[in-house]
Amino acid sequence: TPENPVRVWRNVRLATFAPGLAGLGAVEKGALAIRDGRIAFAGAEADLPAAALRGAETIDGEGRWITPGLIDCHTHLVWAGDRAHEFELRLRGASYEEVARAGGGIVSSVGALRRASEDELVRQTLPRLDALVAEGVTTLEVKSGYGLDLPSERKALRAARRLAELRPVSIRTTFLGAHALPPEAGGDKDRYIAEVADTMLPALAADHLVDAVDAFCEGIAFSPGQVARVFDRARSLGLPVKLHADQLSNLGGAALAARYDALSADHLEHTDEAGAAAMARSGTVAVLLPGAYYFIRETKLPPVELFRRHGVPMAVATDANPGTSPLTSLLLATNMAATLFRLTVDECLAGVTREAARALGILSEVGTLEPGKRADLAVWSVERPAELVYRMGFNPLHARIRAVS
Ligand SMILES: O=C(O)CC[C@@H]1NC(=O)NC1=O
Ligand SMILES: [Fe+3]
Repeated sequence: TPENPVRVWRNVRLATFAPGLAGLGAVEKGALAIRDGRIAFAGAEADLPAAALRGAETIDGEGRWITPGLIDCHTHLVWAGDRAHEFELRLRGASYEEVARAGGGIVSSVGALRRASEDELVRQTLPRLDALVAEGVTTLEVKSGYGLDLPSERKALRAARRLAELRPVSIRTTFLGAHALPPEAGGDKDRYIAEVADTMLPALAADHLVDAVDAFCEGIAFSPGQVARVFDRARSLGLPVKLHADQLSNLGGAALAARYDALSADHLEHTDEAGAAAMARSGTVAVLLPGAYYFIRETKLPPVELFRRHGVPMAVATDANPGTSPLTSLLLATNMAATLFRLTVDECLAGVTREAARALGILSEVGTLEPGKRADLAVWSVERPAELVYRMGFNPLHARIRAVS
C-alpha cells in the first residue's frame, strides 16, 4: 500500500531457522521483503521476484546478518524492589533457610509487589524490559507469581499486559499463582492450591489476562498432585500449561508436564531419561535457564545429551527474576547455555528464536524467517552469527524491526 510500501532488505545474510534447513537455515546472498508487517519474501536475492522491487523501499544491508526477532520465553520480569541484600547474606554464607528466616526469598518479593501500585510495577519493570529490547528481543513471556492473592496477581498480569502498550514488543502472560505459599496461608498448601485453581485462575482467565498457566513443582514449592490440581483447571479453561520442573530435585516434573501436553518444561537440571522420553512424545519443549543455574551455583547439569538423543526441542531463556536469575541479557544467556551446558551455537540461536516461539505456542506467527510470519527481525553487525553467543556483555545489534500490520 502507498502508505506502507514494501520494504526490501538486500545484500544481507539470513539465519532463517526455517524447518528442513540444517543449522541456522542460513542464506548467504539473501534478501528479505516486508509487506504490511509480514515477511513477503526471505531467500536468495537472485530468487527475489522483480515485481517485489517495483515501488519498494530498498535498504542495502551491507552484508549484515538478519535473524528473527529474539524471543525470551521464560521471565518473571514484573517484580518490585530487589533481593540484593539476600545476595549479600548468601555471600556471607547464609543458607537458603537462614535467608528465608531473615525475611528473604520469594516471600520478600511478594511483600514488595503487594505494596506497589500497578503504575509503580510498570515503572520499575520498564528499565529491565528496555535492556532486553536493546538486544533485539521482540517477544517475551512474563509470569505472575509474586502476588499470591487474587488482587495482587491481577495487578501483576495487568502490568505485564501494559508493557506491550508502552514498548514495541509482544507480551505473552503466564499465571504462576502456584509459585510459593503466601505468608497468610499458614502452611496449608492444599488449601492455597484450591484457592489458586478454583478462584484465582478462573477469575484471571475471565479477565483475559492469562495466555498460559505455570507452576513450581519442587519440594520447597508444590507437589505433582498439587500441580495436577492447577493443570486440570487450566485444561478445563482451554489454557496451555508449562512447568518449573526438576530444578532442585527429580519429582517427575518433566513427565508430569508431558502428561498435560505442556508447551514447555523449564529448568530440568534433575530430569531423568524417562522424563526426556515423555517430553519427546508430547512435543514439550525443554527450556534451559543457565542464568539460574549460574546464580545459585547449581552443580547438576540438565541432561542435554538425553534431550538431543530423544529429539526434545531446546529453548534458552533468561528466567529474569530477583531471586535466582537477576539477568536481563538474552545474549549472555546464550553464552551461558553454550559455556555451562555445552549447547552448540546453532542450538543456542535456535533456542532464542524458533524453539522459544514453540515454547510459547506462537511458532505459526514468529520465530523463523518465512513468508507469512510477522516481520519481527533483528539486524546484526557481525561477520558470523557465532559472535552473538561467543561475546559476553557486547551488543552488536544494528537495527530492530518490529511488525506494524
Ligand atoms: O527466588 C525467586 O524470586 C524466584 C525463584 C524462581 N522461581 C522458581 O520457580 N524457580 C526459581 O528459581
Ligand atoms: Fe522461573
